[in-house]
Amino acid sequence: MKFTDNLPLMSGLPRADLPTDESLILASGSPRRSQLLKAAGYSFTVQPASDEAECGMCSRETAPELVARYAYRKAADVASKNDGGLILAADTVASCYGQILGKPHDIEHAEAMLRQLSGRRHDVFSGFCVWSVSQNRCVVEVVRTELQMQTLSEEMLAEYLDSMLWEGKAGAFGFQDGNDWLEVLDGGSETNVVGLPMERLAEVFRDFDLLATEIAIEKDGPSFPN
Ligand SMILES: Cc1cn([C@H]2C[C@H](O)[C@@H](COP(=O)(O)OP(=O)(O)OP(=O)(O)O)O2)c(=O)[nH]c1=O
Repeated sequence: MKFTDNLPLMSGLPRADLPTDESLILASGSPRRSQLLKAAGYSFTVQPASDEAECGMCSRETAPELVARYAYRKAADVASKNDGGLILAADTVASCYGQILGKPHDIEHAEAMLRQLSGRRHDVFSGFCVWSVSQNRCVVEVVRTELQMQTLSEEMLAEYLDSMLWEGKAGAFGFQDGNDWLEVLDGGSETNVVGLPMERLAEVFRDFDLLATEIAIEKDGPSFPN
């Protein structure tokens, strides 16, 4: 099998008008998130959050809690550096039997994750945060997509690890990298697996006024909404 990092479904992605007259800033260095936004027709600039925004894992935290918190922290980091702007940040992890799988540190870590996911149902959670700097209000949401990975043969596993396409991808796999090794179950969002749930994002842009909550700024910066 040939593996290539090609995003599927690049046409017909939903797009909504932005909820404020601020320019859209993507607070993410993920090439997939940029590709998805571009494909949907959004104009935006890219300002990745600093690495410190993605730290401080809490052992009791669930996958949805973690991605919500990281998305918020990434948005807060970029918001603190801009006088205006509609900031969009996100975070994606895989989760299998309660274990959270983030980006692999090295090839051994990637192999261990792929062996864990092989032949199993699992979830991918993407949290995203839309933050209006001028209104000092934001929305944080999490979307779950359930997946089934086929049982990977030793050849497939070796070939994928060799391709290095697992680098920088949660769970050490790219939904977009293979033809049929992953199946999205129950009509879940494919763009959510790749890092940004485009369908829900358009709804949040549309309903921002109803959904957004005030950002509480404390001494040490914005506190995470419960
Ligand atoms: C599960 C899965 C994840 N991914 C990617 C999306 C994200 O880029 C990455 C998860 O890491 P994230 O920490 O969510 O994002 P990032 O480090 O790439 O970028 P930033 O923190 O600046 O926003 O995994 C895929 O490309 N395909 C997949 O199938």
